[in-house]
Amino acid sequence: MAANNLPQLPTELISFTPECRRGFVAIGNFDGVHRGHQAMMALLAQRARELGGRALAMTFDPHPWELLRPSGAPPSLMTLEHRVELLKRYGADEVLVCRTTHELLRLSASDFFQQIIIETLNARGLIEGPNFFFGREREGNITLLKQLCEKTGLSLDIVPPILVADQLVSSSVIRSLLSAGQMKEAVDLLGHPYQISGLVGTGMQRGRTIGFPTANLTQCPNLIPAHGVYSGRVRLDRNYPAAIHIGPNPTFGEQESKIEVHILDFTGDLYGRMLSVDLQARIRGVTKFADKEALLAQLHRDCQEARAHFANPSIHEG
Ligand SMILES: Cc1cc2nc3c(=O)[nH]c(=O)nc-3n(C[C@H](O)[C@H](O)[C@H](O)COP(=O)(O)O)c2cc1C
Ligand SMILES: Nc1ncnc2c1ncn2[C@@H]1O[C@H](COP(=O)(O)OP(=O)(O)O)[C@@H](O)[C@H]1O
Repeated sequence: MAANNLPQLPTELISFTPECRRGFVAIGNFDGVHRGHQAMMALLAQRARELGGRALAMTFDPHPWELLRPSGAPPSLMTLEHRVELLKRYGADEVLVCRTTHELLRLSASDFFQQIIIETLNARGLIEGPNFFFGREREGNITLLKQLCEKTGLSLDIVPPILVADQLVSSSVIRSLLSAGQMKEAVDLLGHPYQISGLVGTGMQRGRTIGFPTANLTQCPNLIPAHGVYSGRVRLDRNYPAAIHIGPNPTFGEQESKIEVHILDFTGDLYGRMLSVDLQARIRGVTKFADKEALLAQLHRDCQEARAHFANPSIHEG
């Protein structure tokens, strides 16, 4: 990605090139790239195709919350790399990443519109969700955006709210579901598996001795779902089914919480590698088993279930 420091801009705008001008733009944090965001990307791509110009998703990094309330910011649902990958998968030609600075957050709504949307992007039209806010202290709303677009001749599409089983799809609802271990419900709202990633570190080296080696994920930057055992998949040379344990190992008297990934049908050294795991559904809670044999019998059942979920395509995309 090439950095473009435009002299008049209170931010760095990554991957912006002159070809991005006169395009259609959707602006947002897009945390999770959930079904609501996906509907925005689909309409963005459609407008760009119909009327010409590029389909641009503009997003912010870090999340403005991290600057505005560093200690109270909720954990994010994905890494920036994954967010960019998914925004492109669902329709954006280009993702412009705005480096969030205090200077950017201090811009009034009309200055944000003028400096970024008009002068820098020279946008033809905008695509937004129904609760879009912009400018300092979120002072600009959809009503103001409509007025500004009418005055400057930009088209504006507001994508209607997306509901799944009567539930409004939003990043905060998805965070709550994940924190409660309601993985299947979260995946239904996301429209894709929930991905966690981290560096593979060393554990007690016990897994291999019981026939279930587990890659232990460390330094996971995003929201960790509730303790429990989950089914998922891991992409290495191909996709593998996986059974994931999040929580302590009470059977062995250990209280420290870990993220352990047992990859089915795989052998190999993963220490020191970055590993991404797509979580699909929750199988059960963490249990203190009477002995190793009882744990092993359950691990075999967990793996059977993980295999069945892996083979069921409807569970991958919610
Ligand atoms: C699918 C799966 C489910 C697990 N469930 C439990 C559990 O319910 N209770 C428990 O004490 N440990 C559970 N474990 C963790 C094992 O105890 C742990 O993987 C083993 O002790 C190896 O630890 P190590 O990676 O530090 O060597 C589970 C592990 C896996 C892979
Ligand atoms: N199928 C597999 N799933 C997960 N890790 C595996 C697998 N096969 C080999 N490994 C390797 O074994 C390591 C895990 O073995 P384990 O005995 O549980 O050690 P540790 O306690 O250090 O995690 C992983 O980090 C990885 O390098």
